[in-house]
Amino acid sequence: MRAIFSYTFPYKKSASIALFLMFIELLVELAQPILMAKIIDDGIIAEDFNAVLLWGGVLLGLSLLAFTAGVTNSFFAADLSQGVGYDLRKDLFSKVQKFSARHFQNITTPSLVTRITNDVIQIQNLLFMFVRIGLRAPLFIIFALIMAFTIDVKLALFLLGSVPVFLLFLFFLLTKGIKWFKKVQHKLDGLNTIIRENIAGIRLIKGFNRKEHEEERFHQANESLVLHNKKALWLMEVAMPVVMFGMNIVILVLLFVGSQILSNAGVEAGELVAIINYATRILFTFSVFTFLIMVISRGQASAERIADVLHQTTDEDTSGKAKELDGAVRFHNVSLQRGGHNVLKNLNFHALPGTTVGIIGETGSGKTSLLHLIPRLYEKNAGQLFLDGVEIENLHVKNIRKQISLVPQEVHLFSGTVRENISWGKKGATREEIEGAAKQAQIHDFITDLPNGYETQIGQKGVVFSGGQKQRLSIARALVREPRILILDDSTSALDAHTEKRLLRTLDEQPCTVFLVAQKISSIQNADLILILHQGEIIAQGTHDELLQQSEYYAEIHQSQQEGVTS
Ligand SMILES: Nc1ncnc2c1ncn2[C@@H]1O[C@H](COP(=O)(O)OP(=O)(O)OP(=O)(O)O)[C@@H](O)[C@H]1O
Repeated sequence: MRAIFSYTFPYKKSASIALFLMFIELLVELAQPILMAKIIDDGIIAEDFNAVLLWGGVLLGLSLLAFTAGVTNSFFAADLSQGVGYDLRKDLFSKVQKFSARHFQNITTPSLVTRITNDVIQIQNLLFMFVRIGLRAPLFIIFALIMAFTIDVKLALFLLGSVPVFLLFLFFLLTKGIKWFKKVQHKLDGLNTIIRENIAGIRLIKGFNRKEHEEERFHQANESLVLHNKKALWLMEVAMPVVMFGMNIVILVLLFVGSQILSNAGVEAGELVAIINYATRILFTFSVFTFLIMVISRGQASAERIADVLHQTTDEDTSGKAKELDGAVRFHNVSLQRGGHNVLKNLNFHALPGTTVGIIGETGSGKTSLLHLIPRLYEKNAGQLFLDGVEIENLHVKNIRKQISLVPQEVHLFSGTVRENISWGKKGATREEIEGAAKQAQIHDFITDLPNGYETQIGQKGVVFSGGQKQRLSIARALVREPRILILDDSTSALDAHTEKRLLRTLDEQPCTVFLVAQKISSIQNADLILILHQGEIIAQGTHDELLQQSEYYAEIHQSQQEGVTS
């Protein structure tokens, strides 16, 4: 909660005004029983109509003042809570942008979405309620007790005695509430995961006729969320009648004791009414507390989940040397572990600037993992990785990523136009640069044939691209940056042989080091260096001709693929 509290600092003006206004409301609330006592004792009992008018007028005026203060307080409370919400979302979003694979293993994507949206809303509610009534409730109890003591010590002592019992009960509610609402937020994550998976895989679900299965999965997650929510709310709902019951007992005792004192001529009737009034209000404040406890428990649970994201250390935080790369990449005994498994073991190779490195290997052999080490999307566990002879840890992450273009295995296009999608690779790219990159990626002709050319909208509201078209568009996006290192993770798999050949020829002319993962040997046979990966190890490396001579494994794949072509 402390981390979240610091977010209120920029809004301290709004918070102070809101608290000041809340204080006015509190003072009026405290004065009301005294004024009522005046009306009864000095007005009604003394039969002085002018006193009734005077104190009644004061009561009305103060009530109007409290009303105005309340309305204005809401305005500033909203400014504070909305402002903090905006800043939290901004910082959470920016933090997530710096996340690497290990972070997404700790906190899942749907959970991150819930934290940036729903959890922030819980904090906003908490802050709003805090400056509206949160502080007013405990202050009212303290001041009302003081006022009660000024009226009659004996009766006030009865009232004071009941306070710790209520406080203990509220503390119990708070600890239970935090626990339960954390579970509720966790269940919300689970539901979001299923919704996300279903929307993304809707075609697969239809194709496999798994609609009922998915509906059942959703139903179970939905039911579990409702159940946990009900449990948490039930705890709060039970609290209210318990507090009301306790409150009525205390009032009964006060009335009984008060009537005894009154009959013994200890206090005036107005004073007894005033003290009962304070008691009723104090105890009513306790029932408000049960509602506040719900908001606080939820807010505390959400604050912990938000702080968990904000406190993650990211590699972007580390400093390092900025360097203009030539594109030399050297792996020296590099190993990588993922989920406790050795995914890459003792990799050694050297790629010279401007050369092409082809990578081949069966599925799961570690090709993607190797590629992700170069822009530091994964962090190696052992060995050394050099870019232009400098250990990667000594280079500035952001700076080197600017010079590396990665086309991932799963192509991702953003909503927007074709032009926007290509220029996404380079801020402020000119028309010539965008079209030049599209030509190199062999997609320019296809784009110009579209009704709106480069201004064509992509996605649900526009043209839906085929797998091969998407791959070429994302290669254009990578090329527009004029990278020093270009990484293509199986990015030509959906292209026809003719287009792939033309694309590979263009890539060969690029003045950068190219890493090219492929399934077909024909896609990489012209590479300057070919790496064969098998179960996380480089089992052979060299040029196509060298490997044909030296690696039985390579020769076998070559042979089988040749047969596939000729048969
Ligand atoms: N987050 C992870 N946690 C644990 N193991 C992982 C994780 N990601 C990948 N792996 C494992 O690492 C190994 C290498 O995966 P990688 O994606 O690098 O292989 P690949 O050669 O690119 O496979 P493909 O050709 O199918 O894309 C696999 O055995 C995979 O199960």
